[in-house]
Parts: sequence; structure tokens; C-alpha cells
Amino acid sequence: MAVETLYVELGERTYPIVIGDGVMQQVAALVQDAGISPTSRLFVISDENVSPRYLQPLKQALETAGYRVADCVIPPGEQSKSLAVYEQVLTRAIEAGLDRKSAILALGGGVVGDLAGFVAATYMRGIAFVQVPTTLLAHDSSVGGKVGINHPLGKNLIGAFHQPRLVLYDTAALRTLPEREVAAGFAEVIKHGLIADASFVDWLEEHAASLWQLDAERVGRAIRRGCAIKAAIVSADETEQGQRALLNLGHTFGHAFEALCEYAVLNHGEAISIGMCLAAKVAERIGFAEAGVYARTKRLLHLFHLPTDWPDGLEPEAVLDVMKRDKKAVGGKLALVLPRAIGKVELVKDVDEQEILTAMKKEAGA
Ligand SMILES: NC(=O)c1ccc[n+]([C@@H]2O[C@H](COP(=O)([O-])OP(=O)(O)OC[C@H]3O[C@@H](n4cnc5c(N)ncnc54)[C@H](O)[C@@H]3O)[C@@H](O)[C@H]2O)c1
Ligand SMILES: O=C(O)C(=O)C[C@@H](O)[C@H](O)[C@H](O)COP(=O)(O)O
Ligand SMILES: [Zn+2]
Repeated sequence: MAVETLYVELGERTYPIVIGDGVMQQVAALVQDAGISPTSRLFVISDENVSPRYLQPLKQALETAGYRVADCVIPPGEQSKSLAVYEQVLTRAIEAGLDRKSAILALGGGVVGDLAGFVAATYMRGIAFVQVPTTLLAHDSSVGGKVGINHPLGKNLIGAFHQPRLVLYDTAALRTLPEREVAAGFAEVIKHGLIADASFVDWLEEHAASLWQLDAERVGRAIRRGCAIKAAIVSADETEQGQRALLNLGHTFGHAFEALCEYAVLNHGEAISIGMCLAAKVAERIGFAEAGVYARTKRLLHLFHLPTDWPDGLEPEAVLDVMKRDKKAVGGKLALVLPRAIGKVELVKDVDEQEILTAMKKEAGA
């Protein structure tokens, strides 16, 4: 696949998303183009699964170009998006002597990206950062500048909007991704289709088998379409005053599942897969969506080996309580992103809580 560049248009803070097989080799030139000069000290944050594969070549490419590079490797998984790990990484950054001209590189999936971005947003009140995503899901998480960590009481409750200077997406890294993480990534790809592009959904259905096998040309196209949908929404509504909330399809349910499972058991893609089904179920129940949206959503998620059943052991009432801490809720009143049709969703602020609870109880078999 040739290298393709998309842009998140934010005036003076506009930044490129450079996508291609092997583009990590161009890291030094691209970081410099992003305004980060070799006089800046760099700090690469990665995790224990990613670093043995990709950290040394990245550091070497940067050091050869004259950058001084320190690193910090965190345990893999959602539980690292915590206050404790955040503090450890900050300590390491201070020890490494980062200053206001330094920059942070996030080398990994969404966990590394969200945490590293939050460190960058808060270190000395904010320094530059670069996203180097290595998962399929990170076609979503590396774009848009939502950075943050979890609290035991709720997902992403501590965070900031802090845009990267550059997203450097080397699709070669996807070849080492475990199948479960490939599926999780497709959940966000599917989400982008469900919210904004019915013909993309048709295409995903048609090519599910080869996409699942990570056919390079088609996966590249899926990533570009997902990034383009997200970039357009972020460019129009950076801080979620309106339409950016649509990117949250399935997340009010999914985030509650993740928190109640103590950020283990279900990964983010799996949680929002179940959440997108529930959103479709509620939408059909209240006559908001046209008939068939739920069945098609579920079938599509199954084509990509994603779960859609209610998570074992969770009580619908407890899930509803956690959902009320969702960032779209105001005054304890839930706002849900619901589908009207495939490729079209809306933010609905007055869904009857009883309808949501009944839909969840039916799914839970309660
Ligand atoms: N900021 C946003 O806009 C945004 C959007 C979507 C999701 N997110 C967040 O992203 C996180 C999920 O991201 P994720 O699914 O990438 O999870 P992740 O970062 O935990 O990565 C998944 C697993 O794959 C491993 N891994 C990563 N790259 C690999 C590679 N190339 N080869 C082998 N193993 C590799 C990781 O070590 C981890 O075990 C969640 O915390 C979610 O809330 C944020
Ligand atoms: O970028 C956004 O906006 C999204 O909602 C993308 C989501 O996929 C992502 O999981 C995001 O982190 C959720 O944001 P939150 O504000 O609900 O925490
Ligand atoms: Zn998400």
C-alpha cells in the first residue's frame, strides 16, 4: 500500500495522519516536519507487548537523526490507564529531564495513546506529542485528541483534549496483533460505518472474510475510511459541543461494562460491540430506528468475531447506575446515541430510563 496522508483540520493545530506499510522508518523526518526539532528530548511510552517488537528500531531511527530519546514501558492492558501508572510515568518523565520543548511519542494501542497523551497534556502544563498507533482499534484512538485515564468508578473520567502533532500509522505492525485485538479494532471500524456511511457498511459486509484475514489493501482502505470519518467530525467539533458525541455510539453501555468488570474481562472493542447492539435494540423498541437495524448490526459484528451477548454476571440496574456517570449525561439524565438507520445516528436526550432498563433486562435474560 502506498503511503496516504489525511489531515485533522484544526487551523494552526492541523496535523497529518500518515498511513502506510513501513512508514515507521520515516519517523525522524516526519517528527521534524511536525515541528519537533532534534534539540528536543523525546520520551517514548510503550507497553510490554509492543516494546520488544518496535521500540528499538523506532529509537534507533530517531537517534540516528540526532534526537536524544528516553523511554518508559508500562504493563499492557486497560488497567494501565490508571492514576497509579500515570504517576509512575510522570516520575520517569521528570527523572529523564523532559522540559517544555520535549515531546512524548505514544508507541502502542489506545491504552498507551490515551495515557501518554494525558501525560503530555499535563506535564509542565502541556508538551507536544505524537501518536504511533500499533493496533487496528487505534485508527480511532490516535485521532482526535481525547486523552485520559480511568477511575474505578468510571471510564475516561479523568482527561483532557490535547491534540497530537502527528499520527504515524505503520500498518505493518498489525501483522503481529492477536486475533482478539483484530476483532476489537473492527468494532470501531464498524462504528464509523454505522454512524456515517451506509455504503461503507455494505462494503464491510461484502469483504468481511478478507478483511478478517487482514488483506493489506482492504484493511488499509478500512483504516483510511474510519480515520477520514473521525477526522471530519473532530475538525467540525473538536471538544464535543455537538456532533462529536455521535462517535460515542455504543459507548454509554460499553464503558459501564468495562468499569463494572474492573477494566478486565472485556476489552474496549468487545464492550462497545455489545453496546452498539443494545443501542440498536433500544432504538427499535422505542420506534426510533427502522426495523432490521438491530439484526443487521448484530450480524455485521458477528462477521468480525465480536461478542454481542449481555456480559455474564452484570446486573442491568447496576449497569444503568454507572451509565449515569457517562460524560454525555447532564444532571443525572442520560443521553444516548441511537441509530435511525444503518449509517445514520442521533444523540437522544430524553430516552425513558425504563425503556433502557427493559431492553437491558431482556438481553440479560433477567
Ligand atoms: N482517545 C480516543 O479517542 C479513543 C478511541 C477509542 C478507544 N480509546 C481507548 O483505547 C483503548 C483500547 O485500545 P486498544 O484496543 O488499542 O488496546 P491496547 O492498547 O490495550 O492494545 C491491545 C493489546 O494489543 C497489544 N498490542 C498492541 N499493538 C500490538 C502489536 N502491533 N502486536 C502485538 N500486540 C500488540 C497491547 O499490548 C495490548 O495487549 C481503550 O482504553 C479505549 O478507551 C480511545
Ligand atoms: O473521539 C471520540 O469522541 C470518541 O467518542 C471515540 C470513542 O471511540 C472513544 O472510545 C472515546 O475515548 C470515548 O470518549 P468518552 O468521551 O466517552 O470517554
Ligand atoms: Zn471507543
